[in-house]
Amino acid sequence: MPENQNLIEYLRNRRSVPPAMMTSPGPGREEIEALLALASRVPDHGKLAPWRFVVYSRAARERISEALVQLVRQDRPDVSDDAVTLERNRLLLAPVVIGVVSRAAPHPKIPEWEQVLSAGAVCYNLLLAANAHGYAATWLTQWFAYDDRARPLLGLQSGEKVAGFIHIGTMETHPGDRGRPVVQEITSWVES
Ligand SMILES: Cc1cc2nc3c(=O)[nH]c(=O)nc-3n(C[C@H](O)[C@H](O)[C@H](O)COP(=O)(O)O)c2cc1C
Repeated sequence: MPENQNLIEYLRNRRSVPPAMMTSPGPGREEIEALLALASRVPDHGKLAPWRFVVYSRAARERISEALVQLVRQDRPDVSDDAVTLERNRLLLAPVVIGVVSRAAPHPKIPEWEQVLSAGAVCYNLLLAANAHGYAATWLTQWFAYDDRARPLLGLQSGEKVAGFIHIGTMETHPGDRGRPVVQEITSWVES
């Protein structure tokens, strides 16, 4: 494979953009399908494809958000209006939100852990695919990914888990960089 300086530069500078720093447009249906085709080209031990996508339309996200707000009100009857607004907007700030769902399950040969890792690779690859198409993207889960009451709202089936919600749109504000680990501090060289 030839050296690719553009790709190196991209990897050196890539950055997630929080949904609050995004605006329209996001990708349309055809482009989303192209992004998902790119995203699904990940290492996958046993070729199980132990993951799937859920694309939430704006209308679906409005419906889900209202139901999530009801859960918040149930848990925190004295919740402030500002907090409700924040909850209501969690899935509505980005033009496009795609759920990556892990279907990892016990398998005679392929450890479940490796299936989970493959779902993580899909999430990251979807970020890269969105960037390659010129969009900003970020990988979030948020509390409702782990709330059993939210599972049916999000379209999860028994045994499935949210690997991430990938929020995609057009960058409005650049978030600047964030601290990065010092590679030397987290690397051991086993020499003999
Ligand atoms: C599995 C996973 C779940 C995440 N969930 C959240 C979240 O719920 N809320 C949040 O603020 N950040 C969350 N993040 C972190 C954001 O993706 C974060 O902004 C990102 O790590 C920025 O890094 P980058 O600029 O290198 O892409 C999550 C990250 C991962 C890997």
